[in-house]
Amino acid sequence: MNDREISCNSGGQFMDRGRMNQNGVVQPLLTDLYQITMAYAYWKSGKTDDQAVFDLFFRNNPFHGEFTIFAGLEECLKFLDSFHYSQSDIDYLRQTLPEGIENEFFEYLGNLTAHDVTLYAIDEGTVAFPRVPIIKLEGPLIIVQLLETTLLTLVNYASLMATNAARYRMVAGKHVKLLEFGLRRAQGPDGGLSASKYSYTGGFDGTSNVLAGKLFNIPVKGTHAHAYITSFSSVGELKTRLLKHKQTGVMEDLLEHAIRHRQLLSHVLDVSTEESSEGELAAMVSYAIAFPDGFMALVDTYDVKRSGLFNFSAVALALNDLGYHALGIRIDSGDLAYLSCLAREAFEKVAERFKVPWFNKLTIVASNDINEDTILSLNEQGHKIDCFGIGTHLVTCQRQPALGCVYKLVEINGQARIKLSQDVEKVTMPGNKNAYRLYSADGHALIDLLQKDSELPPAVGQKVLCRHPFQESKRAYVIPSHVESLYKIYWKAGKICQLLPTLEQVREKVQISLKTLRNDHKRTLNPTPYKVAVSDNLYNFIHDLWLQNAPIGELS
Ligand SMILES: Nc1ncnc2c1ncn2[C@@H]1O[C@H](COP(=O)(O)OP(=O)(O)OP(=O)(O)O)[C@@H](O)[C@H]1O
Ligand SMILES: O=P(O)(O)OC[C@H]1O[C@H](OP(=O)(O)OP(=O)(O)O)[C@H](O)[C@@H]1O
Ligand SMILES: O=C(O)c1cccnc1
Ligand SMILES: [Mg+2]
Repeated sequence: MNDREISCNSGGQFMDRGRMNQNGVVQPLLTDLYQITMAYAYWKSGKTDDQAVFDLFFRNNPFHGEFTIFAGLEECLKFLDSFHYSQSDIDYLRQTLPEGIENEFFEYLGNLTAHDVTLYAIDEGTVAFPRVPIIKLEGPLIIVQLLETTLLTLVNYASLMATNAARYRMVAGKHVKLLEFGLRRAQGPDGGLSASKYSYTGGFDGTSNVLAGKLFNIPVKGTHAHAYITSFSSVGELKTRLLKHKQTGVMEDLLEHAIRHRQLLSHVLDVSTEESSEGELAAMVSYAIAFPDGFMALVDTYDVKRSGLFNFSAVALALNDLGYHALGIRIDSGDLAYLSCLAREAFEKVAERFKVPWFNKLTIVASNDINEDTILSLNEQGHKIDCFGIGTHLVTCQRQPALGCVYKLVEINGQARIKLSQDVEKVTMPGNKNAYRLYSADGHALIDLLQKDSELPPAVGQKVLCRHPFQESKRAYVIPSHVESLYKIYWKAGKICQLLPTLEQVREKVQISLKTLRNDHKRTLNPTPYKVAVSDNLYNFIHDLWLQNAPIGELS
């Protein structure tokens, strides 16, 4: 089952608004008022049939990085598919827009769909770069303008989140598991759901967010909270101590086994039974009885060395007596490098002393305000963590809370449009363009090239002049070994034109696409910028248009 097959669910937030299911919050009124007031003014001024081209792109990569993962496309397509103002939307607009708006405009809005729009996009999950439009829309000016804010909100956070997650994955390495624990800290419920979805896209292995698991078919995982441990203060509180032996089926007293192991472990781990917490022991025994095949315990409630590891090992050995293998521990405070090494050492000692080799392989989960830098630092120090649980800094994108995707008109009725700015970075790339990625013989992406849509695509083995869009002296000849045309038509004549990948396939695409990037573009400190260029033809076109549009000042 994937998210497209899920129908209505809790709270009615995700509703079937059309042929495809989408978060019910995503609807035509989820926009800025100015889109609708502009639509009226366009309509009044007879621009209803003007044909526009808009580019959706960002100007800077997030997190001081040199790449961005494009995500959110499927949601944009669902939005186009279901775009329609309901009667209550129209009634609301009638009350809300300034007085004097002609009735025919509301009739026009009531019949408006996105069926005349064509949407081109880069594949979801692909690495993308500044100024190369990730989505390009063609169609009647009014409708394409009306889509701006909603498309931006669907792409900006999704891409930021997928990029953040991909960066965590890069620093953690491919063998460490990464779990998203951020729902409690996310920017509201919808932010939490998007965070879970797009952190999975970016390379996380699962989420603690149960609704995200249901909606997006993401693996849901988790341990338990400190409250579970602190809810017990003595073994006397245990209402049951019995657990069925996995093989024999005979009921045995798990607490008794654990207490016996505590005595034996005392020498091995150099901890006295008196100094360890009895309440913690009781909590772990009861948790093990509830989940004998999935026993994973939080060990830092009182003291990792003097209590948590000791009690965990006793309960895990007790479970072993009854034929079960515990899974591992979670550490949620203190020096995670030191404590994870200490835990691994303790497990190795127990494995040897009690002849339980699987103890060497127990999973060590670490959490507590982890970010990219913490993981890098832990890697430098050396640690034995198998899995990071990451919440706050992942979902809030601590290092950069927004991706600055923008949506700019680049052509109207076949005439290119340019937005000038004192800040060269902000000058838009005019006209309807195509984008190509040129690869070297070793399979690495060399440069992204924008051309006018009337130009022939670059050809393999043929020299192409690639120019910096604004700095005249910066140019290079590139002989590509492979040329990738970046845009596909995803939406045309009211239909989705591509077979949409599953979330799993988009997640795989992220890793495949990242592999095409040279390591120096991906390193965390001072990465090399990836080159984005324009053809000679487009360069001259931009600069001619710039001169035509820039007013000539007068000095007096
Ligand atoms: N070895 C390490 N190297 C670098 N950073 C670490 C290391 N171990 C833990 N950290 C980070 O240091 C910070 C410690 O934060 P803080 O001082 O609030 O936690 P704590 O005191 O261990 O926890 P608590 O207050 O819940 O007992 C966390 O962000 C954690 O991820
Ligand atoms: O630290 P994060 O990356 O956000 O990961 C999620 C955190 O949420 C939980 O506890 P919570 O923070 O609610 O309480 P605690 O810090 O006091 O354990 C968990 O124990 C983690 O610490
Ligand atoms: O399952 C966990 O361990 C978990 C879930 C959410 C937040 N912190 C931890
Ligand atoms: Mg915390």
